[in-house]
Amino acid sequence: MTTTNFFSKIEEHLERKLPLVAYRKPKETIVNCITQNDDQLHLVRDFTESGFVFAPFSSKGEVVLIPSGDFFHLPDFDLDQVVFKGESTSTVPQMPSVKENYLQSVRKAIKEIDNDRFHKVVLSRSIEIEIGTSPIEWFKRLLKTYTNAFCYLWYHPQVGLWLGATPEILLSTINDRFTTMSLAGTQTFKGDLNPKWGHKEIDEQKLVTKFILEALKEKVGYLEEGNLETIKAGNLMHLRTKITGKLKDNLKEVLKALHPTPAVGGLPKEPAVRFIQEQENYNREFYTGYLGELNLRTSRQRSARTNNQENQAYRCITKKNNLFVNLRCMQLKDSKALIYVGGGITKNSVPEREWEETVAKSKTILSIL
Ligand SMILES: C=C(O[C@H]1C=CC=C(C(=O)O)[C@@H]1O)C(=O)O
Repeated sequence: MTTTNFFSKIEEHLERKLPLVAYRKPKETIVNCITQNDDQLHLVRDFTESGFVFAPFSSKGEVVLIPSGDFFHLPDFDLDQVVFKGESTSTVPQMPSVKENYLQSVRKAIKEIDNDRFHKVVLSRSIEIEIGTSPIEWFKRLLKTYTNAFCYLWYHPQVGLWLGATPEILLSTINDRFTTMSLAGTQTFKGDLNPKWGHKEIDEQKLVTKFILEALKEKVGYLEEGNLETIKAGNLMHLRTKITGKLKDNLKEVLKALHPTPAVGGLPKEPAVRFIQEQENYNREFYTGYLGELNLRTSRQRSARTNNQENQAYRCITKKNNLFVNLRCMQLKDSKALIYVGGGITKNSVPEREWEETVAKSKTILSIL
């Protein structure tokens, strides 16, 4: 399929108001697309379904599925075709009350942490800008700018139109082997790929790692904690620990234990999520939810030598999940973009710095508009 045909097919589908998802996995060149030919809302019941899932932040919300039926892909998207200087032309309206409200919520969160209500909470906000609609152009720009991220464009007429470029894996599996990660702690990239980290960021990320290990230890076959690394995501740097292990055929249970991790909710989970609902003056919907490939099967022809040295072919079926946390994303509503940004608050947080962190995070999306 040519690039022109691939994107025309997506455009035509959007014009007909039919569900679709187009996405590219981190460090890959293949851009995938799954389409649905009616506007039915498919929901995930027990995570044995196959397709592309879109789950909200609230663990009580419905998880939407685009079933894996109509699948096509662009094998090698040529990024040079996207003519884009990487400079934003859109501006965010500056309203002092927005900043003051955020600072007040952060101060309140620190007070609750001092009172032992929870240890960490992730506070967020949404930024609304008037931009018109060119979702396919923005998707191409995400693909060009964030080659290490999971980039997507997702649409369902009953849910909305979302785009994003997330650096965070929630759960990735190949048969019974899984990888997840603890990603937290943020600073802007200033040219050094190995910058110094403060106590606040180190402690914040440690809390996430500890939570994941605790949440999974009784539910999986074995569990291994990787090294603490610094990673670059767009103009930002984060701390990351990879965690690997073996599933026991219990995907639903594992996802329930993980989501929302303290990288997007807080710790302990319940009081932190309650505080988020009390404090944030908007509904996160699918921001800080998760999305990606669910139970996709790939089959490969392999040759095997039998006892009498005869070459025989057999098929090798692999089952994969590739689920990502929905960060650095926006929702398009009419001619408006709603950009979502947040950050982890701990006892060592400095409110002004937390605000700056959300401003820096907003640039991931703002830079492509
Ligand atoms: C909640 C967000 O980021 C999370 C993921 C990485 C680092 C984070 C932090 O440093 O606070 C957040 O936990 C967001 O980008 O909106």
